[in-house]
Amino acid sequence: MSGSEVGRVVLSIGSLSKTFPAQKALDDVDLVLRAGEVHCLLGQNGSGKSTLIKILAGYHSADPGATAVLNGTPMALGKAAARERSVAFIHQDLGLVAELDAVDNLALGNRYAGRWWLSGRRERRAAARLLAEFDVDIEPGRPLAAATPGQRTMVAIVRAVAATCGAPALLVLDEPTASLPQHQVEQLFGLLRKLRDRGAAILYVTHRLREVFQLADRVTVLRDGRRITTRPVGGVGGADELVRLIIGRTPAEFSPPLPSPDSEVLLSASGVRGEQVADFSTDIRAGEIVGVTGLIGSGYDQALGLAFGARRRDGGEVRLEGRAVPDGRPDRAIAAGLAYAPADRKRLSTIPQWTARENVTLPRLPAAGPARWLGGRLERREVRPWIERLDVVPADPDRLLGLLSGGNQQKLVLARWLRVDARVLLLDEPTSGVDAGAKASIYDVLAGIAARGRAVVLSSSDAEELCAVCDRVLVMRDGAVRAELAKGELSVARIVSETIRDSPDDTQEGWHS
Ligand SMILES: Nc1ncnc2c1ncn2[C@@H]1O[C@H](COP(=O)(O)OP(=O)(O)OP(=O)(O)O)[C@@H](O)[C@H]1O
Repeated sequence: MSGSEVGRVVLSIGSLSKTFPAQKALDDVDLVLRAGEVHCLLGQNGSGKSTLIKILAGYHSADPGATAVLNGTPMALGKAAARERSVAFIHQDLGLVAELDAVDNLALGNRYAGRWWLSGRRERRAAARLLAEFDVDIEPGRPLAAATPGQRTMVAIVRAVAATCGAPALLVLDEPTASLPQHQVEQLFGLLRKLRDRGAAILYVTHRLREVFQLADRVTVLRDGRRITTRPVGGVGGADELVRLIIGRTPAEFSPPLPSPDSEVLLSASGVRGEQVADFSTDIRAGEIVGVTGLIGSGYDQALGLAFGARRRDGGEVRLEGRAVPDGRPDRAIAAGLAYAPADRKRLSTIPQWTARENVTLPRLPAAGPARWLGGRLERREVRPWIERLDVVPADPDRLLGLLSGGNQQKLVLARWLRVDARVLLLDEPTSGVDAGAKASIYDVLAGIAARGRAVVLSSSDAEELCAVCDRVLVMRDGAVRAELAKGELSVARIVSETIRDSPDDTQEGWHS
């Protein structure tokens, strides 16, 4: 890109507001995106980021009065950008087909977009050229099911770029790294930098503040639907200042838990196997917070579900305080004092048509009797402190869960399991999609649980999180625990290197559903 183009205004939005029936999600927001910049859009859960993107994508309409100019031409917000061939969106659901290879996935949606997609052979050549051009190291003819999550994200980006005939003016990404391990994040950043250097404006939504300093040129912070600031990353003092800008106050200090004493074993897993797990064996002691990590395909994201009995075990034994936890009987596991929150909380365990309070208090429903409305006042009293503690927006226990932002739904379903007083709490990716302020509160709650002599085991792909919160971390490779890092040995670099060590081939990782 020629120097003169850098900084050219690609998209300028003015006076953007969005009012939902009971909620103003965006309030008079201005935003200017320039050629050759990665622009991070930051804000707490519910601050309006997705709404802004959905308006750009044409999914929602804006309130009257908003203006938008794309590449010098005025456009109607809410419809036109979606059809603009120069704008590309990467949503969290990448919209790829696992059974098809990279070439066919690239062709999906592009087949009729440009003449060069018309013949099969030329399609293949064009696809291979595109993948090579963006350094996406993937075998074009293999089903994407065999690719890593990072490779799949990159295929989705290349596909979106192809739809703009290879030169997007604007690329919009909604939390693309939410489920990527660290080294694949680096590869993705390489691709994004390449697009930026070619002159694309990149609007990037993330809750991972480290990424802001690694990747962004400028940041815009939304709070309660209003734009709080837009500034160059160099003008932000550091992560602490960014958190202050995002949550509007200094976050409560999170003090890491004390190293666990040599206490009694609460949970003991030996030889647990099933799905991609060949041998999950560990002892978890009272007062501990233990992390489990690895690459997708290593089994780290299935181990806790198997231990709990939510996934079918092929063998092995789990004991809670000496008593066997039977396979496939979540009811017995819960009764014994084990609780488990799966990663895909929204899909697996929420009822969107029920209120926030009903979703949080769900595990106690049978005791409350069949008429769930009877418990309303009690439920509100119980749920309110959690709403405050985890900064759920809007702070209304009677709001239907399905109308809350994704992150706020996550917080509430997590609250459900934090509030049941389990002896051992098993959590898959507890803070995925959760904003920085609430993350600190969740860590605090976990530390409190451990301090009461309970234990927490969490699986996470976020090495920073593991360092911040865990007493020790188990690293899984090829279906078994291959390394155990004690508190003093925990660092992002160490976790990443243990995670990828001896990994036979990146492409062996399975499809992440
Ligand atoms: N369809 C809807 N109806 C009513 N309210 C909505 C709707 N969609 C979003 N909201 C509300 O608008 C506000 C902004 O939500 P939005 O999804 O934009 O937040 P976000 O910043 O993307 O949050 P997250 O980080 O959790 O994804 C929230 O308070 C949410 O409850």
